[in-house]
Amino acid sequence: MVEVREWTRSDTSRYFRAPAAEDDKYTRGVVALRTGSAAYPGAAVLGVEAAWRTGAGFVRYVGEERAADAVLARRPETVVGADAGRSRVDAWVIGSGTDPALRTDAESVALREILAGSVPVVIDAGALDLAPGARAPFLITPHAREFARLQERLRLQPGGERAEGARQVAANIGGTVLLKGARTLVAAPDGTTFAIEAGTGWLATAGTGDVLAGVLGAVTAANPDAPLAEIAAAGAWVHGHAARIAADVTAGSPGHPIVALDVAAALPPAIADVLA
Ligand SMILES: NC(=O)C1=CN([C@@H]2O[C@H](COP(=O)(O)OP(=O)(O)OC[C@H]3O[C@@H](n4cnc5c(N)ncnc54)[C@H](O)[C@@H]3O)[C@@H](O)[C@H]2O)[C@@H](O)CC1
Ligand SMILES: Nc1ncnc2c1ncn2[C@@H]1O[C@H](COP(=O)(O)OP(=O)(O)O)[C@@H](O)[C@H]1O
Repeated sequence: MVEVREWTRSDTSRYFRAPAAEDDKYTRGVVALRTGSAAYPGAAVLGVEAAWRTGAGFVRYVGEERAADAVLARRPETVVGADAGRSRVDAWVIGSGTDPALRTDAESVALREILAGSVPVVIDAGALDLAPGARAPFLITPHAREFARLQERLRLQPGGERAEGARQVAANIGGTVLLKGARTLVAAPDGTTFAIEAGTGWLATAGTGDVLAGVLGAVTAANPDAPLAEIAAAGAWVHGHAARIAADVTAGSPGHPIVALDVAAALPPAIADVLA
């Protein structure tokens, strides 16, 4: 039986701080996202919005024109352009809103270049197949079906206990695994395993995973020296807390439906709560 530690609000508070007088937009963390596609431009918007709302000082976006236009329409603060990789970047987010079957060779080359670098990478959805072999420090964020596909690719036995499966994959690929669900599990390659309870089923709605990827990019960029498993757990905790706030979940009420952008909008009060 795998030892799993429950991640708490006070654990989370170690990864958030209010900016001080000596901070500037760069010291607060620069997140670059290479996400979204013509098929899923919305995922790009959701990740960018979440990175800003988690407190990034600077957010860059690289992607197809349709997605880039949608990002700018929602967040003109974002710096858009293909040269993001040649500017300062503290964390990358790749793959959300993309389909590996539709990926061009040029896109695969660009993603592999990011994964061969030294900047930490959050690998989501359509880029998960590129995680094995990455040299950059990385964190993968599969849901149950994506996780089963990855186990098959790695010739590991799918099914079985989730925590054991997450640890096996983390050890096999040499990166941190965040396995999404009502109870999200985070496993580091050394076997350290955390659990984070979402606390509300209203979070199970399209696009909330894209929001999570943006949150994780911002927390990674702001905490350059922290272990990725702890960053992942802190990000997942704040994401779940934002969902509880957005859905008005209280001890006496199960709350109400929310959409992914509601979760992003509730990130600032969730972080204020963590800082209090
Ligand atoms: N607004 C947007 O642009 C959105 C874009 N999205 C993107 O859409 C692409 C495809 O993502 P999908 O997750 O739909 O595709 P997948 O092909 O990975 O999974 C969908 C299928 O898997 C099954 N499944 C089994 N367990 C599941 C689980 N725990 N969670 C989800 N599905 C499960 C579903 O029944 C469904 O048939 C990704 O690139 C994703 O980032 C989605 O995030 C939705 C919102
Ligand atoms: N039953 C549930 N209760 C609470 N949270 C859930 C539940 N199912 C999924 N989630 C959370 O919702 C999010 C869904 O992410 P994902 O499956 O990637 O969706 P999408 O691809 O549409 O963005 C994850 O953060 C996951 O942990």
